[in-house]
Amino acid sequence: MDLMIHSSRFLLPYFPANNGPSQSCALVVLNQPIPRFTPLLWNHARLRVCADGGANRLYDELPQLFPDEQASAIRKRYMPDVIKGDMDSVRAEVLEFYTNLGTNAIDASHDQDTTDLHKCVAYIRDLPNLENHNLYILVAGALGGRFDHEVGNINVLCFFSTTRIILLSDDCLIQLLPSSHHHEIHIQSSVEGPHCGLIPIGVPSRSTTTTGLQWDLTETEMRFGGLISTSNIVKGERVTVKSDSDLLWTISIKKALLMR
Ligand SMILES: Nc1ncnc2c1ncn2[C@@H]1O[C@H](COP(=O)(O)OP(=O)(O)OP(=O)(O)O)[C@@H](O)[C@H]1O
Ligand SMILES: Cc1ncc(C[n+]2csc(CCO)c2C)c(N)n1
Repeated sequence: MDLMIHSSRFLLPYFPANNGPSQSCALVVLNQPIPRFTPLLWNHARLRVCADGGANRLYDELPQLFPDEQASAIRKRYMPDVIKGDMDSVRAEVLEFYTNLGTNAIDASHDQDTTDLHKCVAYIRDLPNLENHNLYILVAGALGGRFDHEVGNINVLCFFSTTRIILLSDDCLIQLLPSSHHHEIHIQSSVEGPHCGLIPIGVPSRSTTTTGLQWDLTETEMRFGGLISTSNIVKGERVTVKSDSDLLWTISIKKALLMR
């Protein structure tokens, strides 16, 4: 079985060069309080997309992260490439501001069966120019807030299970570890951990085996209503996971993380 390697290097202020294949990063900003490190993610991303009301957050909250600079200058510097969604939350003045700067606004209000995040991920995945093979999508503001939205955001991980998508809040990140691969997670201990969790999603796991955790699993069964691995702790720089079913990996983000 193939190995998939994961690393939260996008949380590091200086993205160290590696010798692996080049990766392309897209950022989606949701309609939730903007995580304090959003400027860092922004700089890593080659494409920046706001999901509907996410554009209001960018417009209203990003200037607050730069109190010494003029709000209008910050808004121009952090102009999204695309605003996509059903457009019932983005304010008219915000939409006008960004479209005047050159942002592409895509109204997908005809589809009331998928969320704005789903629409944005589908758009990014179908773009011809991003190196889709090595694409990863960072989602800012995906956790905290309304529980139906949070679950909808997690469902997007499951729907697009072959695309690397990382849900982020100020406090933690979540990503899917598909059962089609074995996983090696390189822990960036300056910015993440030690608290972590491994959670079966969709169906129980009959057998999960890990290394690198304080409470490792050894061909262990996990199911809701039985054992799931929450409040676990990463012990070193490397965690490995093998499972017969898809799992969510979550790890805490350190408060001391620099914002840009
Ligand atoms: N409270 C929240 N918690 C988590 N994610 C959220 C929350 N609010 C919005 N989002 C995310 O941001 C996206 C855009 O939000 P927006 O408010 O524009 O959506 P919406 O479709 O108008 O939501 P709704 O009509 O259900 O309130 C959503 O698709 C969702 O992914
Ligand atoms: C069974 C079912 N439940 C809820 C919705 C509502 N819904 C889900 S996604 C979405 C768009 C939000 O921007 C809306 C309105 C539906 N269509 N089908």
